[in-house]
Amino acid sequence: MRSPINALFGLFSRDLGIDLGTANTLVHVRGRGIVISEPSVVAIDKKTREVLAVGSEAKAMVGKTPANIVAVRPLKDGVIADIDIVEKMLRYFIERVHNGSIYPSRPRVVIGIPSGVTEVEKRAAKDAAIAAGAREAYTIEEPMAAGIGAGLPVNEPTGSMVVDIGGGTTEIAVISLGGIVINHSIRVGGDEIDEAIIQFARHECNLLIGERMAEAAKIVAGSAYPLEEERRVTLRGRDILTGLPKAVEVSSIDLREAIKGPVDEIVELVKLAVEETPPELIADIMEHGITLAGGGALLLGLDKRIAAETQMPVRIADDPLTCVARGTGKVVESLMEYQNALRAGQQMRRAAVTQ
Ligand SMILES: Nc1ncnc2c1ncn2[C@@H]1O[C@H](COP(=O)(O)OP(=O)(O)OP(=O)(O)O)[C@@H](O)[C@H]1O
Repeated sequence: MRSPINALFGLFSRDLGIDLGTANTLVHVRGRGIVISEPSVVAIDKKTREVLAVGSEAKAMVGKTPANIVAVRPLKDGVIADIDIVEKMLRYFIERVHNGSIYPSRPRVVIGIPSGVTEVEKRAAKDAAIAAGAREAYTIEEPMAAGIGAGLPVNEPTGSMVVDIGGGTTEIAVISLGGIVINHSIRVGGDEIDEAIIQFARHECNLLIGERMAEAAKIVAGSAYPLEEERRVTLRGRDILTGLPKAVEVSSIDLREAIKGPVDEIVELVKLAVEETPPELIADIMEHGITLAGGGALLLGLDKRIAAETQMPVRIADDPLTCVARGTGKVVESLMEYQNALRAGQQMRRAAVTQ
């Protein structure tokens, strides 16, 4: 039973859903939608551990700060690397959402976290949210939140498959009756694809390019399957031999070959999850299709490639970059409805995390 005080808080509190991603943190506020989307970066003073900046401001400080200031990504490769900094980051975002509010609100918070995170880290994330001002805090695994955000019937006795391709990780889950039945996670995502383009430029074009150039080229002309009209993109950087600025035009065919390694790993993991899925659930997935979420879902032709290799229909979720955040927002609005999902489906899980 909720106490009258809690019920009163509930009337005024702006409950939050938070996607605590490796690359970006998004905050969804009840009734308002996504109000914060910032890089998961915190700039701290090395000596005092004081937080100097969070999000875009902290990211902009990378490489331009005095020696005593460091910019930290508190989540790395889908795990919490520094819980103390995560707490500080959460506190900053929660306070920012409530800044200027006329009500003394202590929100309920649902946090989407990578499924590779241990029980201890989950507990730590919840404690961090409470310490940061939350009244109640829950964690939910990212692929489950992505499924809810994509509008899949996660609570029904029907199989749904979600492939969430983020910056640092790819997570695959088969969901039924509010629980995760099959779960795989690898530390391969958009960042690895960017790195493959950097290596291609270095070895095939004698060109040094930065991460941002590689990501931009991936978005314009990276692909996982032959395109109806192949594209061209100019890579700009520094000539390895002369040290001078240089531009090289490459085709989407070149880039497809360049990123084959990480893309193949993602596709193989999807195939493995399909092979492990019980036949009755596979029949449902054949009917409704595999759903792709996360920024990596936007890689051109990835849907076609997965469809060709698994012989299953594949669809890209609407606005895949915000799927997890919107899912956490839905959960915090209906905690009772998603109680199975919040229990993270531990009991129902058959396959362990791959890495
Ligand atoms: N149009 C696009 N085509 C290909 N990749 C894209 C596109 N848009 C964004 N991305 C990639 O999506 C990735 C970020 O996705 P997302 O924000 O879902 O990750 P995250 O949730 O922060 O990471 P993780 O799930 O690993 O914690 C980046 O690698 C980015 O380059």
